[in-house]
Amino acid sequence: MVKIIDGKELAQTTTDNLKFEIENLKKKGVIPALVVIVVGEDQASQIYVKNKHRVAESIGIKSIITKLPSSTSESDLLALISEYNENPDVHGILVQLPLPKQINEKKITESIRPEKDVDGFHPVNIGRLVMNDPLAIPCTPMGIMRMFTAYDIDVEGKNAVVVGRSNIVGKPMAALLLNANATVTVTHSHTQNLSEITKQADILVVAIGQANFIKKADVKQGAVVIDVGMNRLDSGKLAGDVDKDVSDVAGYLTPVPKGVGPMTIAMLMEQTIELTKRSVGIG
Ligand SMILES: Nc1nc(=O)c2c([nH]1)NC[C@@H]1CN(c3ccc(C(=O)N[C@@H](CCC(=O)O)C(=O)O)cc3)C=[N+]21
Repeated sequence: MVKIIDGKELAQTTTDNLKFEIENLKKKGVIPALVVIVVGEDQASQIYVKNKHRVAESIGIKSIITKLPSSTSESDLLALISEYNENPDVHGILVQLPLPKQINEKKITESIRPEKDVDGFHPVNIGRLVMNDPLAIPCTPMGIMRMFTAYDIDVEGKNAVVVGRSNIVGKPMAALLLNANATVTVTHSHTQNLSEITKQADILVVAIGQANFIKKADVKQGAVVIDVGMNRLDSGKLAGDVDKDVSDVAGYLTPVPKGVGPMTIAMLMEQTIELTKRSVGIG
């Protein structure tokens, strides 16, 4: 029988445990603060931002949401980020992606100080991760690694296959798995015989944004299958990148919703605390 990895529960325990650290920081006069900048009215972004705000406030992180109109210019956004970069009371800065097309995402990502880059998207942070000397790590792959630990899933020496090569999930996921001594294969839209490769995976991480793309015929018996997909169907329901029939063969499976999503938020909180501690010279 497949074991379902309960991301929601694990996220809850993770954030609960942060409360003590936050109390300790507050005793020292430090209030961890996270700034989230949202440009425009993207529906999915609004939901995510609301969830994140609720979790932050519930554990005592100061959450500052700055909403800007979709017509905001790149230079105005850069000026705002620069202000938060300089503000010592702000420990983490996240600019919600995607951005409107008049704004260059690369330029924005590179403008956030690496020490405040809670998303771990800055080239310095990606570079440090690849060199196995991380500062801030992208939250989704970090949350997935945390799931492995929590469920006693050993990564060392395993065949890990990552489907998808985005800068925010696939590539950092591959780096983390490699740092944990897995044998890593990254596949993508140009990969030939994809199913032959995924069937070799002891650990399969799927992050492509296509509903129900991976089927049970693509999965080895007993494999750990991590579904990063969040596809909104016409029905309004949320579907992952992994078909439900995979539960017939997988050893472990993450659900959508209540799988990877809540862990992303939990890691965002944890990283905010880590960056806060670092900024005041603790830990
Ligand atoms: N700079 C930046 N950093 C991000 O981390 C980032 C971003 N931009 N842009 C958008 C995506 C999306 N994202 C989600 C994280 C958690 C849930 C989540 O908690 N989902 C719940 C609820 C889903 C639902 O019911 O809608 C779940 O999966 O159970 C959703 C979406 C972070 N993103």
